[in-house]
Amino acid sequence: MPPADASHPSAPPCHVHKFGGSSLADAPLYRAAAALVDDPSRTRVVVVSAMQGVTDALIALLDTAQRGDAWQPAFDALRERHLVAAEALDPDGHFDLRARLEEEFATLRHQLQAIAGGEPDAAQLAPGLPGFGEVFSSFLMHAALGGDAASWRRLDARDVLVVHEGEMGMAVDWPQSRARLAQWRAAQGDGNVVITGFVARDTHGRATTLGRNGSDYSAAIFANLFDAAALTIWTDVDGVLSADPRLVPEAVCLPSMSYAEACELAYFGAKVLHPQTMAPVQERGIPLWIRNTKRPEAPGTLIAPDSGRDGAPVKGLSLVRDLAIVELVGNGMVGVPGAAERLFGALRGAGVSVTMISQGSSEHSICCVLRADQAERARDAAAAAFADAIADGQAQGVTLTRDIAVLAAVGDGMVGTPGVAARLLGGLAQARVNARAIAQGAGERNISVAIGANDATRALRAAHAAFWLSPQTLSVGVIGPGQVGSALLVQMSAALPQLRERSGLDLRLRAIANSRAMVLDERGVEPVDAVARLHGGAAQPLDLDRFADHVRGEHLPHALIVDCSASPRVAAEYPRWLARGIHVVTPNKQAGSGAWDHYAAIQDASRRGGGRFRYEATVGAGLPVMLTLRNLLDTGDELHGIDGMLSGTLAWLFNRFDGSVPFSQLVREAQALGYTEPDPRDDLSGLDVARKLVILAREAGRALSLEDVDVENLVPPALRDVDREEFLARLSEMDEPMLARQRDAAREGRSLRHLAQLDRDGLARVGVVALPAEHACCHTRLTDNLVQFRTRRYSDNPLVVQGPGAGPDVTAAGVFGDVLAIAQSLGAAASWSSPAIDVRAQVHA
Ligand SMILES: NC(=O)C1=CN([C@@H]2O[C@H](COP(=O)(O)OP(=O)(O)OC[C@H]3O[C@@H](n4cnc5c(N)ncnc54)[C@H](OP(=O)(O)O)[C@@H]3O)[C@@H](O)[C@H]2O)C=CC1
Ligand SMILES: N[C@@H](CC=O)C(=O)O
Repeated sequence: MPPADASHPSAPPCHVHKFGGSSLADAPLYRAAAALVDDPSRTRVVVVSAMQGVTDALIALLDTAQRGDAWQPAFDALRERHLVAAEALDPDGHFDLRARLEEEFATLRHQLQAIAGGEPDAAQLAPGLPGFGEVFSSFLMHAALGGDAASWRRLDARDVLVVHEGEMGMAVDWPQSRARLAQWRAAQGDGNVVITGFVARDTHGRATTLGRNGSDYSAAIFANLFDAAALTIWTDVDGVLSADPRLVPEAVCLPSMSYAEACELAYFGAKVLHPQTMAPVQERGIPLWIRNTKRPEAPGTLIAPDSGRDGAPVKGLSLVRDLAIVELVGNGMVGVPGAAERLFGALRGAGVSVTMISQGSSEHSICCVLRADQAERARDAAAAAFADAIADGQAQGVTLTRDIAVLAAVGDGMVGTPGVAARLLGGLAQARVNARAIAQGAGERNISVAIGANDATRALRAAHAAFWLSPQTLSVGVIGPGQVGSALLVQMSAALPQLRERSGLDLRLRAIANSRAMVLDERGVEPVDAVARLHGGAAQPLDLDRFADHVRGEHLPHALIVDCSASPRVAAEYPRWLARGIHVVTPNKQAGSGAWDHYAAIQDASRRGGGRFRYEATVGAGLPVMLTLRNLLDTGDELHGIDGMLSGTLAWLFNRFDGSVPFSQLVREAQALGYTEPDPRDDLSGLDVARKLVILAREAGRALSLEDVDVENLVPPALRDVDREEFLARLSEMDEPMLARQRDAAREGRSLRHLAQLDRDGLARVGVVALPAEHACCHTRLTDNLVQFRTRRYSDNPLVVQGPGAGPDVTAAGVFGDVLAIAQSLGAAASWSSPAIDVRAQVHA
């Protein structure tokens, strides 16, 4: 490119704005666009595309005319559409807009007639014909901006811009174009200008266009020719996104990127500017903004010489699909000069373009990734080129692997930053995506990974999560927003913002379910709204498979289900979830104390699938009972026995029960306070405590099952098999026997307490005991659990864990603690992370 033209040294630097067709669909949008450039402090140049859909309509018109079919109806519709816009923009005819458009439409009509009639030289009109839309559009925009009276002039780019066909598309004849523009400016004087995008004139003086998306290219060319201070391309998205938002809901708008990054991403299929468009602004270092006409308040993306090191190594991710791998394998190629030349010469000869190349230092094979529709041609050309070597056994042959995609990570910050490839490939590994071939040039700005086409979306999402999300981002589903579940949601709502800010823990509640319904929300459910949403229109019938699929997702690094039900049906799903890598946290005792096979399946699935299973709250609610036991055992201690009070409900009942109020009334109170199990008979029968004892025993490595526990059942036989409602209605039938028991104990100066015991030989029993007043269990309060661990180290004096052992808040805190323990174990954030770590999905306007 030649140096800048100095014909207007004194002209103030101007700002070039370009509006695409989606920003110019009708008259109101022209007005809105005009308002966006209303900055009298600067000289402005506005480059316009055609109204939305007009270029396609013109191409169709041209086709129709070339075929000799009736083109007039479509022509009339196009004319009418523009005249309607003209009427709205120039109702009083101040700008003579209608007449000017009619003049242009008359020219278009003549050209179509000539083409349809097969007139001599008519073929020369075809290349320029699709550019009429920009010509019409420039008149409309000129009027919207206030026309000549507001010192706006209109420039038809065909009068100044000269281009010719180059190897990479239309190339600008810079000296001619610069000279013509200088002439035009000398005649018109400096000021604001509206310019037709897309159109130009070829070196023979014929109207032509710059090819698809040529308006962006026009804008960049005029930014260069005007030596602009800035170029803004106004479009219908917020800017350049980190990945395709249709595939990655978490995609974020990038605040800035370098020209090189934008070019790399464009090459790999991201919807940013074509590399050809970048060249004219890059050559002069003109900052280029991508902004959204529909959300002008959004800052947009700045593409500039240096994107500014914001600490993020990767700026964007891109996918190229419909590819194949052709691989040449040959032991005899090792160290032989010219093998690569022969292969790529053959591909060139076959007209095949190579997307990615990978060769290991062993030189044993050369792997090329290329377009699927060229794959067979490429394979045959390579096989032919190496036919002799294959026949001699020096080369083993050429293989073709179809259904390939390439994922590319791009960023200037990758240069010299260790660990980028590790994070990319680690993300893919976590999503179980196999990398077929990998390429990174010494420029270090791009790492490309060839993967199976079926894995493409999963790979893109996993890679995006690896770079843009905290490694401690969890997709969370909560089942059972009852007493405990609701308390958990309240606690999450209060704690999540802080956790996110201070520790990078990003827990996203994305699914909620009760026994009948579920809500699955890609964007997340506000914890405080969760219960209400289960009763709203978005709720759907419960389906645990779909629930798990949704929570697992693919675009968030980790998934976790919190089961706050007491349901065996839900607990039965744990092995499948854990095997899929979904972590499970629960206060539900069904799994920990259920059939041994199920318990073993859970441990096995967790080991194989990587999902972690935590159930601290099943024993002692929020107390660190399991944690204490695990610590004792992990540090080499040996468990001799466990005893104490393991039921908050029964502790509370016997703390309160002195015969002054009926036992049944206290049970109802305990239920209302959220201490009891959903069916209080689970507490009164001793089953709940037996479950806890089994859970503890198993944690200590003993294969105890519920049948092995000697359990005293306080529920009268007549109430054991009735349904829950009837049991609650007949609860007072417990009063008399319980009062008699209380009086017997009191007569001996004793108090009733519910105790659990697991001894050294594995004997386990659960039941009510009358204890002397000095016994430690008689000095507890409210729902206190008291758990005594007798171990080799704590043999004379047991280690005691004591405190409230029931209630929604303390239980939810225990559950939440487990969730955080898992989140914290998922790895701290790397020293660098992408700037969008706190930004939720940004939406396409
Ligand atoms: N309360 C406490 O102090 C402690 C409780 N726990 C345990 O916490 C769990 C919850 O107790 P709590 O909150 O009191 O119980 P609740 O009865 O108040 O809540 C249970 C929740 O689970 C849901 N649910 C039941 N069955 C299913 C199913 N098949 N599928 C999906 N959801 C289901 C219920 O939905 P719906 O409303 O539709 O029935 C409800 O939302 C229990 O396992 C309990 O043992 C553990 C330690 C202490
Ligand atoms: N109902 C249970 C709740 C905790 O597991 C109890 O009372 O202990």
